[in-house]
Amino acid sequence: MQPEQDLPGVVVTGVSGRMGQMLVKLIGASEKLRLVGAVEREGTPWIGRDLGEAMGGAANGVRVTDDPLEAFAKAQAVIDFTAPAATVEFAALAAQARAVHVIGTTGFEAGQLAKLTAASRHAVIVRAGNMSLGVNLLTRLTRKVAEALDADWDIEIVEAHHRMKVDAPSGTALMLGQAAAEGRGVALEGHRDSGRDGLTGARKRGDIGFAAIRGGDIVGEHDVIFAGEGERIILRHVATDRAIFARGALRAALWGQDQKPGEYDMMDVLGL
Ligand SMILES: NC(=O)c1ccc[n+]([C@@H]2O[C@H](COP(=O)([O-])OP(=O)(O)OC[C@H]3O[C@@H](n4cnc5c(N)ncnc54)[C@H](O)[C@@H]3O)[C@@H](O)[C@H]2O)c1
Ligand SMILES: O=C(O)C1=N[C@H](C(=O)O)CCC1
Repeated sequence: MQPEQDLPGVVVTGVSGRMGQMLVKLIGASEKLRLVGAVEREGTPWIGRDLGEAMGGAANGVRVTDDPLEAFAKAQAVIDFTAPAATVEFAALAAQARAVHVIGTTGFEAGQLAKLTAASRHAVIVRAGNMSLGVNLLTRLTRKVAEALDADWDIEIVEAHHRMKVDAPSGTALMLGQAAAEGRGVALEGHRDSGRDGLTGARKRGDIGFAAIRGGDIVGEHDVIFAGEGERIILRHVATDRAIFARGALRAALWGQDQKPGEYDMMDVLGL
């Protein structure tokens, strides 16, 4: 086992969030990574507090800061599940610090994605709308099934998440839609149909549909439906514990230590 001070140091951003707290717990139990910093939004109640105490346990010596530049300077990896604008800012700072930037944040616009690509010229970025092994396997399966079927089979992606989720379709649904489009040999942008409401007219052949359910504490559920004449194939993933996403992110932070600058995803990390 490596002495603790030699393990790659990780900074968690959005540390008081649902994913931030899950990441801190898993890093605390890890023998391969150590927590060296915790970042939150300016003005939030945890700033300046000991992180362990803020989480309701014993002090762990990591003070929560709203200064990402200072925190990233000590890090070999930044694990970031926050919000699109924050992640774009963190990407430039992580690249400056030459830290691997693991991005779980979803809901980016095209211009924001271009800025992440620019940052990846100088540092390793691993980004995925879903970091779990199960969803990444489902993505592969979706592509394979879409390859095998023609446009007589309508593809619909139905996702369900907790009431606090702010973006739709989910990052996972978009990953699955992208895989379905690739399997069919088309661009998702020309075939995406989300948010049906009112007198929509009949379904357009070849479209890939998206529907979003929001409620309660649902961790994340995704169905990819291939609806044909007289039969239906449904590929499904159900998440019951956010630890699946955090485990993937830790794996990506370690994997990224040996990579050249560039943009990667969980398929690269998992070798799928
Ligand atoms: N890729 C995946 O596997 C995966 C899994 C779960 C969630 N997510 C995504 O991760 C993101 C966060 O999800 P969550 O459920 O933890 O949300 P959350 O709202 O519980 O947590 C987000 C945290 O980020 C903080 N934050 C926002 N702006 C910040 C800034 N400028 N600086 C520092 N901190 C900032 C917020 O204060 C909050 O504490 C969402 O985009 C969600 O879709 C991705
Ligand atoms: O809770 C969330 O928010 C989740 N976001 C990701 C997405 O948008 O797909 C992954 C699942 C949980």
